[in-house]
Amino acid sequence: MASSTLICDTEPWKELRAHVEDINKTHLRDLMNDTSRCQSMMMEFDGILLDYSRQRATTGTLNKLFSLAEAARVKEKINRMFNGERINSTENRSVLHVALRAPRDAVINSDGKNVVPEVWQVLDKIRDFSERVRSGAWVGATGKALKDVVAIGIGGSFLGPLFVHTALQTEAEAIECARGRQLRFLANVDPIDIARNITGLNPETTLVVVVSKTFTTAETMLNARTLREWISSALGPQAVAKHMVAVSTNLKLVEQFGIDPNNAFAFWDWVGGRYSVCSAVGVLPLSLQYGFPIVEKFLKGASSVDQHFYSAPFEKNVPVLLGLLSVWNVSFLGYSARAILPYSQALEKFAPHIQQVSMESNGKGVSIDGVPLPYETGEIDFGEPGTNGQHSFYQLIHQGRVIPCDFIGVVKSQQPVYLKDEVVSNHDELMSNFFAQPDALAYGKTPEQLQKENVAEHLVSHKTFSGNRPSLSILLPSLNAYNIGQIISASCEHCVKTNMPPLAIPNLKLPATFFPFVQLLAIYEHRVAVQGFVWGINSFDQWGVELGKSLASQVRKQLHASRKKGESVEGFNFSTKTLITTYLEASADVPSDPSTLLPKI
Ligand SMILES: O=P(O)(O)OC[C@H]1O[C@](O)(CO)[C@@H](O)[C@@H]1O
Repeated sequence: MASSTLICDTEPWKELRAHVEDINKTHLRDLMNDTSRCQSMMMEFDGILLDYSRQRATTGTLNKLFSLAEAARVKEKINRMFNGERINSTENRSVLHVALRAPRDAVINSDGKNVVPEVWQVLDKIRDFSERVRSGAWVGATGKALKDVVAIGIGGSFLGPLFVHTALQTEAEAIECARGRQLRFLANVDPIDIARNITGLNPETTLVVVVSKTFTTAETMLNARTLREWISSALGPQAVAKHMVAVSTNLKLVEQFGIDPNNAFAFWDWVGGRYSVCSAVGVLPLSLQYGFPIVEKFLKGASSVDQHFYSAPFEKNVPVLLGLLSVWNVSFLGYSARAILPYSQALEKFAPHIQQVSMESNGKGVSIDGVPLPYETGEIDFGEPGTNGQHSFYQLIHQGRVIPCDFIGVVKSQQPVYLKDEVVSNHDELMSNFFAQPDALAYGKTPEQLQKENVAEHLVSHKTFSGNRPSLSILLPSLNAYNIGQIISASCEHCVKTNMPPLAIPNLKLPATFFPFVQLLAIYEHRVAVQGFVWGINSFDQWGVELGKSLASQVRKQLHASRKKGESVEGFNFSTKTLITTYLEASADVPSDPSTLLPKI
């Protein structure tokens, strides 16, 4: 175990600790009165507007955070990541998800070898395969075209692709491209999830994509064997070759499973599971559903953020700013949670995806050198689309615990609705909430205000809102393919009309169109990395998920022995033994050795 300096022992950390006292003397209400401060805390990137003026921070706080980033050598760590160094030291791997979305002619090395050509080889193979399936050139065992896809995978092999699919589902161009096709995701090993996923599907017209980096994940492999049975019992075992393909880094196990290696789509150990949506993990199922050209736009969107993250100065670097502010909230202000609140139903799967990206990456107890940390890392991420969350957990956020909130809004709805007798369009109604909530949290409501409103004395304390609750707002231009030039010039016109100096727009060469929700995804990926870089941890391993897996395997053996050989439950503590015994006794009427049983739905 090495003993390198922990970030909490550095001067910038100590200065920030002392600075908390200054911040505690100021209410957000007062900070918000300082227009030039607010203006300096708004920035634009690719038509995405970021407003972090409702953070409990001053420009002085930001400067101290930049010094902290310097002490943590964040820039050097970003460079090491982009240079393909093995920064995931506990697994001896480089961390190169940025190579998955790099342009064809880019050069990104891992172990002295440019990995971009390999990436594009797989992308070209996906383009070709998905076009053949979509055009009906590739047919199933009975000669029928495959119009439905079930993607089996869990964790990083599921959440990112599900997020992108959900975001695209109601987008005009994507709707057209997906007409007549279905994409479903089977993740949970719960047989109910299998039943729900195969309901209404015909094996003759279904393609199953098994997605697993390791090809050993228990849940995924049992689900894969179950759908293999579903196909072969309906169409014969030879049908598997036409109806099942795989995405994995472990091509040997793919072949052993019975999937033709020609129908396997590779990725590499330098892609972490939770960072794999831009590999074949996401690109294959999404290309089958929407066509490769749509997915290519999505890769370009992520790539634009990678360039920005790599090259923009920290003061104008969106993931860096967001990451540093999160460190400020967690490590100095003591806020242990973060709410992710998209005001768009299309982004409903964003919080679950970021939950894995953030909590699996930064929920660590030791430094990258194995030194136990005297400070907490990571935060508890959760979220729901507004306004659903408002009618659920916002009460706690307004008057209970302080939880920094990320409000994410969209300028143009994918599905505009306007009823002629209504005051505003449906999207404006939604966005009224998006604009109102951050101020409600920041300003609150004082007893004096309530008294002026003649609120009954006994209710004043109940109706008081302390305010001073931090949030940030991210406004995306749309969730559609859009023209960046138009968006940028529109915002500049606004600056002229309102007499505001134009916001800084990074000088990047950008493709004409792509999807801003993908940029959001890449921004959060890099934000999480910045937090981990500052805390001095390894954000790219996940040893914490292992213990539960090995204990589950002991239980699995016991269930088998008890059901098949009547063995009593041994080797567990009193509580677990009692629970397992009760479960076995109460389910004894379920046949212990039935012939294959598939859902009857
Ligand atoms: O793609 P695989 O190897 O099946 O793993 C699935 C998931 O399991 C984990 O290893 C742990 O839950 C995740 O990091 C990963 O995304």
